[in-house]
Amino acid sequence: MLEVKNVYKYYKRSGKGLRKEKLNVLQDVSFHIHAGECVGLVGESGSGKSTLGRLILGLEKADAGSIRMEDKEITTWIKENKGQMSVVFQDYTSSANPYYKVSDVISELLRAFGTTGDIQEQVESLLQKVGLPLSVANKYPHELSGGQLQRVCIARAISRNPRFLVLDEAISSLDVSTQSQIMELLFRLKENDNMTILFIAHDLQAVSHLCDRVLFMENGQIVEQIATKSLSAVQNDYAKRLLDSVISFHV
Ligand SMILES: Nc1ncnc2c1ncn2[C@@H]1O[C@H](COP(=O)(O)OP(=O)(O)OP(=O)(O)O)[C@@H](O)[C@H]1O
Repeated sequence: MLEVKNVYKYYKRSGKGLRKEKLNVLQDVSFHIHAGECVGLVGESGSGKSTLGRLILGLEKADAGSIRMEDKEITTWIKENKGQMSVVFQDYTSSANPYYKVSDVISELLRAFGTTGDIQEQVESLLQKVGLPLSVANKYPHELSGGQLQRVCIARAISRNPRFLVLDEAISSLDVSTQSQIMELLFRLKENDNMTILFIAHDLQAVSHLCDRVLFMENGQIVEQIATKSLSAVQNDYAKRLLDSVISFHV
């Protein structure tokens, strides 16, 4: 479904004096994601995960290489498949308009894309799907807990039944028990709705719970790709270190 091939991305940042330095954020990144697959992208902070996510979402352009979805250049695919790709970011507080009621937040995309049918009914069914009581529909974002608000953001992201969902650190700001509830929700979406998911996270344990395959990113490069069930057989030293840190933490 998604094919990322030899992608490079750099930014310019202030160097010594007035000179700008080139910061190579992504270097020769290649991988694919099959339809219905859930792929985790893990790596230390600053390794380039979110940058790659933004390129896939068409929010920024790669400096070299290609990103194609169903054999079309990604921005063309996004234009031709409006609402079929969706994203949930880490920062749920700034993702929801504070002046909107929850029902308006959830129905934002439905209204923007001129969805027909009873919007109220669709909001209720989305609330049910993400495990929230119907009573939250009339509340404002600040009246909800972090976990509830992230569910609202997920409900909005899935409102148009996207085929491809990017979750960028979507559970990182939540406490452990809320994280596991959201993980269960994502697991259900993956199993029942057959969504194709790119799950960007620090948390290798969450990734191994949800994803079929894991990509390890170090300094802008994919250093290892492996099926989750074979995680213990990773070869790359960086991937081993990330894996060891999880195992030793939980021993
Ligand atoms: N718009 C930008 N301009 C300049 N540098 C940037 C920009 N966006 C990201 N960077 C730099 O690119 C590098 C990779 O950042 P990115 O956010 O993609 O990493 P990450 O792996 O997602 O990190 P984290 O897990 O902390 O979110 C970092 O050094 C960051 O400072």
